[in-house]
Amino acid sequence: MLIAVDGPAASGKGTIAKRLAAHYGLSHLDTGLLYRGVGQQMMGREADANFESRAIDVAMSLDTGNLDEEALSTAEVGLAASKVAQIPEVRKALNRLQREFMERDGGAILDGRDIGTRICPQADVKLFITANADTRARRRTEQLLTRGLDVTYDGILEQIEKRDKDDRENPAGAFFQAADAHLLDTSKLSIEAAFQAALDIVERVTG
Ligand SMILES: Nc1ncnc2c1ncn2[C@@H]1O[C@H](COP(=O)(O)OP(=O)(O)OP(=O)(O)O)[C@@H](O)[C@H]1O
Ligand SMILES: Nc1ccn([C@@H]2O[C@H](COP(=O)(O)O)[C@@H](O)[C@H]2O)c(=O)n1
Repeated sequence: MLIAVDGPAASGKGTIAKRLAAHYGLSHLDTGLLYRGVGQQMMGREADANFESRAIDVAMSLDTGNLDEEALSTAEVGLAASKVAQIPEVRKALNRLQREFMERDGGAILDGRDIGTRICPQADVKLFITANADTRARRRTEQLLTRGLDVTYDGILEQIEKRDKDDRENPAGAFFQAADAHLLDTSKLSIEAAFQAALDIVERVTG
């Protein structure tokens, strides 16, 4: 079974994708981590004349077995990821990695921005997870504070809104909900309720 999970920053798509993967025994790829991996290596190089070609080289040689989820989870790395995500050749290199992952075990769950539309249009089930910006900023702030990072709600909200805008206007291809994706707004749902709602959709579609 192939499941595509898309949605904006901190909407809860990764949490749902991980839970669904555990439930169905499927492998899971957080595709945002790939962009974060490239973005992190390009931080501080924004003024370089060869920024794009260097980012492409980083994407083409990215070691996916060595991505440190915790180190990559900061808001600054998120912004750096959105920047490199605008380079078509970076997307091409990372798309190849995502397709290889998807085809490896014959079934998988991928979460990101363009899974249901471009990476895995043939998915058996497509979910589009959303939540309002205030809820997303509150959740992300709490998540990062728990990890001991020095963040504020206002700073995180600003970064989430900037990332939403950059992603919406991405010149390498705007992100949108696939026409056949099932929309799930988690703003008023607990993690457990959101997972159950996602599971119900998957069961209904595949059952
Ligand atoms: N329904 C929910 N209720 C409360 N907290 C939630 C809910 N869903 C997710 N969270 C929490 O919100 C934070 C962000 O969730 P998650 O990492 O799943 O989002 P995401 O969409 O994958 O984010 P990103 O793509 O930016 O990495 C986490 O701390 C997670 O535990
Ligand atoms: N399929 C994807 C996934 C992510 N991006 C870009 O990476 C940024 C970080 O993603 P998170 O899911 O970890 O928040 C995101 O803002 C996108 O710019 C992408 O382009 N395609």
